[in-house]
Amino acid sequence: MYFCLVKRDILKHINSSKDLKNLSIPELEQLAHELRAFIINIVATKEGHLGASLGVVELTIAIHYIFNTPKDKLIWDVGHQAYGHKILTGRRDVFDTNRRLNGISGFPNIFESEYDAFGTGHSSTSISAALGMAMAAQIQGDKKQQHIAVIGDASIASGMAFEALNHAGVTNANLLVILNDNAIGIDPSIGALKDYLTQTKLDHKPERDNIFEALNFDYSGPIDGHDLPNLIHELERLKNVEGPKFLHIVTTKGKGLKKAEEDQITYHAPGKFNAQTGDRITSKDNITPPKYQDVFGHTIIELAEQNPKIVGITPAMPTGSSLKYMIAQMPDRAFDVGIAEQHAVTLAAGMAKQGLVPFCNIYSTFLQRAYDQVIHDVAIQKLPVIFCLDRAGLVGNDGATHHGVYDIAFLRCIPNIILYAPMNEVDLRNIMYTAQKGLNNPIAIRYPRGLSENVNWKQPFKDIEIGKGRVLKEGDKTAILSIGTIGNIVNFAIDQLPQKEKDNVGHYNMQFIKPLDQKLLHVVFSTYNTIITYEDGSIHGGFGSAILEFAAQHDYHLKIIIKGIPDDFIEHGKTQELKAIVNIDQDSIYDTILSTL
Ligand SMILES: Cc1ncc(C[n+]2csc(CCOP(=O)(O)OP(=O)(O)O)c2C)c(N)n1
Ligand SMILES: CC(=O)[C@@H](O)[C@H](O)COP(=O)(O)O
Ligand SMILES: [Mg+2]
Repeated sequence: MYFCLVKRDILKHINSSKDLKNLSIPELEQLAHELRAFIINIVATKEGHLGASLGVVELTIAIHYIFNTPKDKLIWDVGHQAYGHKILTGRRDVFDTNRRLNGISGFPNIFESEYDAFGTGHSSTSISAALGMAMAAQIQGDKKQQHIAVIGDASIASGMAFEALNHAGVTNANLLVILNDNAIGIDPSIGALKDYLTQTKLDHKPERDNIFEALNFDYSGPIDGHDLPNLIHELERLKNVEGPKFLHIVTTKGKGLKKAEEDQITYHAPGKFNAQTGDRITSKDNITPPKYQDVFGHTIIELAEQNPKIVGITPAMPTGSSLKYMIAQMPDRAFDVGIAEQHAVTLAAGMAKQGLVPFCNIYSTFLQRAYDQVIHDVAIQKLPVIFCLDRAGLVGNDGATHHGVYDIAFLRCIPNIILYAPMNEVDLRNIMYTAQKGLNNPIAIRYPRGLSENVNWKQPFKDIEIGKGRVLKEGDKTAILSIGTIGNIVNFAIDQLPQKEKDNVGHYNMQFIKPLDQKLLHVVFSTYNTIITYEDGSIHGGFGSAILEFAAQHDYHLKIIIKGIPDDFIEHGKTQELKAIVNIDQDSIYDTILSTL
């Protein structure tokens, strides 16, 4: 339980970082109590990321107290820990709109506040961005401006962060990197760097050379990141040190809420909970279909028990992808490689080259970071890596940085790749089964966040014929070509149509974006007047574009309506709300179909 020793309402008087400057140390400590309580109370009912923000309450206060934000530039890596920063910098009164439609973003956003120096959401970008700003300040003749990157222990282990440290160390840029070391990402941090950091914390003075000093940083720490006076003292000192500096602080993720400290994985983003006890409020629904991630997580084990060549890979998302079950059951064949999407893809390529059957599970949005590896290491060599792209489509409250709406467009143009979208959990299982039996190509299987369609998901495996679409319903006027789970919404919309109109509508689940079922498409294009394509990905370059290309190639002149995500970044909100905004919800689909009849 969190005990708030409220003596005075300090937080309600803080509207910008300037309001902190005249507070005494005891008042700042009191503010830390209030800020923690505020975050807990709001996230308990409105949901969002919790543990990370609770862990940096003291750091947030200390930075805004010592530095001259927003003139000095503060960048939060990932940005899921920036709730305290938002609350102290003018967004306290709207914080209850966090991650909601038309509300503030759950991540720093330069369009939201001048205090958000750089937008984040994907990890490990902060050091590069802060270094870029520091170098810009030098070129522009500003010697005073400070640049601070706050990065977690999991995020600093990523390639991009190392690239930035490597560069920063040979500059004299005015850069402060603060490593917030809580020994956990979403799941426990992994890797040799984690071992090094642990050793550093145990020894205080490691026998080995200090890695960050070796990279030319002025290193200090490790210090207790919850000791506010000491933090303030150290930041004050570092403010006057020139060149690249590195401060290593040690914190506890979830600090101040007992349950969140004890179960840091769950309380990374716990959903609704009781603000006093920390107990999660879970719905008591009877039986629901499984989440797609769990269908993946259980099916890979089932398949791996039969096929010893199968291995599983996740870049830092064992819980989110549900690969955690295989990691627990088959630790020699399932690997969390840390926040390292590029490495994950090429690791899978290496394994495939030597005859293993790697399932490389990456959220659609995070695969963006490994695009070259998909082309250069996998596709050109035609290596049969099985990509399982979770969180494809609109993901909801994480918003623009996290929607998985580009994978169809960016994968479809790569030669050799097979691109498949299951309409339900049975399809997902069957395509996993088909793929592990041995395809001569890489395959990407894209499926959404959240629940699947049917309770009875564990059907016997069946082969799926590669490149074959499915006729769900025949008609004669308007044909709907859908891809993936949006086909289920199309089915509901068709069911609502008056019988006469319903008879005119055909519906085809194309299954494969690549290769397209050309035979089926010729039948469709010869039968109907109008075609509507539905996908939960970008219209530009997506599945509908593939259908347009087919029509142009074969000189068909039908009316073709393309529905999907428009050429705009879609913000945060409930997935259902966002679908309605882009006209791919059931009502919009109904209206569109009716308008063509
Ligand atoms: C490129 C990328 N991969 C994966 C993620 C998902 N993700 C969000 S937070 C997080 C863990 C971050 O851990 P750490 O940097 O230690 O920060 P902490 O949560 O401990 O504050 C991960 C893996 C991401 N945001 N970006
Ligand atoms: C901040 C971040 O990138 C993750 O915490 C992400 O929000 C996880 O998304 P899911 O909730 O879909 O696993
Ligand atoms: Mg961490």
